[in-house]
Amino acid sequence: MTIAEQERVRPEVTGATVLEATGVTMRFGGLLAVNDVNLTVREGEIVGLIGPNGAGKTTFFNCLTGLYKPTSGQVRFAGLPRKPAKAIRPKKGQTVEAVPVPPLEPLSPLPPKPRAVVRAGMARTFQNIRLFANMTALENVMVGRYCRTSAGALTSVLRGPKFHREEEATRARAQELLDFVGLGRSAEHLARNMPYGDQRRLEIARALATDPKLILLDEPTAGMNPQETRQASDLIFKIRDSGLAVVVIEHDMRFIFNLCDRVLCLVQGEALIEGTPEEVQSDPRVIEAYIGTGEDEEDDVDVQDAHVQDTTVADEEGRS
Ligand SMILES: Nc1ncnc2c1ncn2[C@@H]1O[C@H](COP(=O)(O)OP(=O)(O)OP(=O)(O)O)[C@@H](O)[C@H]1O
Repeated sequence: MTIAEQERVRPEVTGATVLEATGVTMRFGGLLAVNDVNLTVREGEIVGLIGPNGAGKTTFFNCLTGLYKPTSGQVRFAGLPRKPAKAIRPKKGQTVEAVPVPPLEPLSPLPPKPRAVVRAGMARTFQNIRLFANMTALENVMVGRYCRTSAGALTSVLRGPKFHREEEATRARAQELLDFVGLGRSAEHLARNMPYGDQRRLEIARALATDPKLILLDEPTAGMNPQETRQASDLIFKIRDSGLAVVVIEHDMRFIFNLCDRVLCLVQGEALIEGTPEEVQSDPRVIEAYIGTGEDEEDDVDVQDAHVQDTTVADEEGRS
């Protein structure tokens, strides 16, 4: 039995709030890409973000992660520090999981620097793979880890004992994360030579290397075959079980409805419905939104049939 099948009965999520978006609106000139959208994400929760093409999912994601400053509204994140370098570093002997969730702090109206957001405990992956193609898998993950190390430029140039100690710790943690995502044996493989599904998992390992409280995944299964999709689903459950909050954008409805505790459906920049997967997939407006876009019938079938099917997609389906 896969983890996906075991998790059908969703545990009640009682964790602290790690992210709160209120009235987020984003305009590009005359185009209202996101209109007054709210979202709360708790520790240990998987939240799905769905909607037809152009619904505003990525734009909303970019507002959540501080990449865009919303035209109006506010995003607050538990852990965004006023002094990024020190705020959520664990004390000696304290594991990362044991660090209490700090109070919510606004991401806006002052847009934070991306590095500050990462240090505060928010990590993301992108729709298109953005690995360092000519670096090994291990090196890619080590790069993600550097936001948690303290060696400055001078220490790195001089390569003294402190540098070597930190480098060893970084290497060990990177290997641990590769093991966690199932790529332990590929540590020395060049990223560009790895199979597509492994590259996606490597991106997740690199994001996890920043010790996030919240990880946002933008279409993590895009282009994956059915087996890779199942593995991605199991990996996301594993991440959730380690105490993180997860937000996922995905077009694969079966994947989303089997994975998530809650789903927010955006249509033309507005929140159409937010609820449990069961509530969302049975809402006729959601089905209509997909049909109404003129997207192919597969999407329609996906929404309606997702409740009777597993994340297992028929093996004959190829990569999209
Ligand atoms: N930087 C930008 N400048 C101008 N318009 C933009 C920009 N980014 C997105 N848009 C527009 O905002 C709307 C929402 O786009 P967005 O990419 O957020 O949708 P999406 O739901 O993520 O779509 P998809 O599922 O196709 O990735 C679209 O009409 C898009 O053309």
